[in-house]
Amino acid sequence: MLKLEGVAAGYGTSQVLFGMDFTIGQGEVISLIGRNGMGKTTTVRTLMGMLPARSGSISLLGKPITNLPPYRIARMGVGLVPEGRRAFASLNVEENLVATARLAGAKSNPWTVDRVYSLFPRLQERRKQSARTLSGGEQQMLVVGRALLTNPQLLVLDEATEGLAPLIRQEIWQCLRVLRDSGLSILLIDKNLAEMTTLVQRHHIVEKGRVVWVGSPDELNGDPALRDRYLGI
Ligand SMILES: Nc1ncnc2c1ncn2[C@@H]1O[C@H](COP(=O)(O)OP(=O)(O)OP(=O)(O)O)[C@@H](O)[C@H]1O
Repeated sequence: MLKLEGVAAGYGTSQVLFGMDFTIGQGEVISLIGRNGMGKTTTVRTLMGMLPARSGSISLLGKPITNLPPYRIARMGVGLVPEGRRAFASLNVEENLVATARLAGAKSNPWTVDRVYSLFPRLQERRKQSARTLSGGEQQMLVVGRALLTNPQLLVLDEATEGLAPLIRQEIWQCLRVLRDSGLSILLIDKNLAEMTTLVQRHHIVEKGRVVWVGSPDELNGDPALRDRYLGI
């Protein structure tokens, strides 16, 4: 589904990624975890075409996407829920959803606004409300719904639950489980390891711009020294 090989990238003279390598199989949910500033968001920006890869290669469903413009990568099937909630504040809920909706060719059971409402009933209740009046959790549901309406093959969530109350986080996790069970591939960047345990197949620890450890949530849970060394917990 997605493959990064030896990807290097950075900002100006500062290099941040030093050979990022990982793959996501069809229908898999994987994570990038690690301390702040290790290059997780930079990896997302590079794979989305928002930051140039200086070397290495990225492919999606077997096709090279390295350094394609972001709109083409999005159209090829990558839906992004970026860091920081970015709903269109001046639009209401339904307008936000309709703004990015795109019918997915021959895909069976494509995402529609109604299907998003059945995943997030609160959004339906608030459909005429302007996005700026929503709670943080509702805004995040809106941004996830918007990404789904691009009918992605791969959903990328960068700190989607950051700053949300535990109960709302649980709701988002539950929705991600539903999406996983529907066969969607998901790349998660998050800090809530305990909550990711039943969602993620493989964790990837990122340290100084590369993946230094890959393993299952159980392996990570059973290795306090590893968590202490790379995650500081
Ligand atoms: N726009 C930018 N210009 C210059 N340097 C940047 C920029 N964005 C990020 N960096 C630097 O790149 C490094 C990696 O940042 P990145 O955001 O990828 O880390 P991260 O692992 O996602 O951590 P966090 O959880 O803090 O977002 C950091 O040292 C950061 O200061």
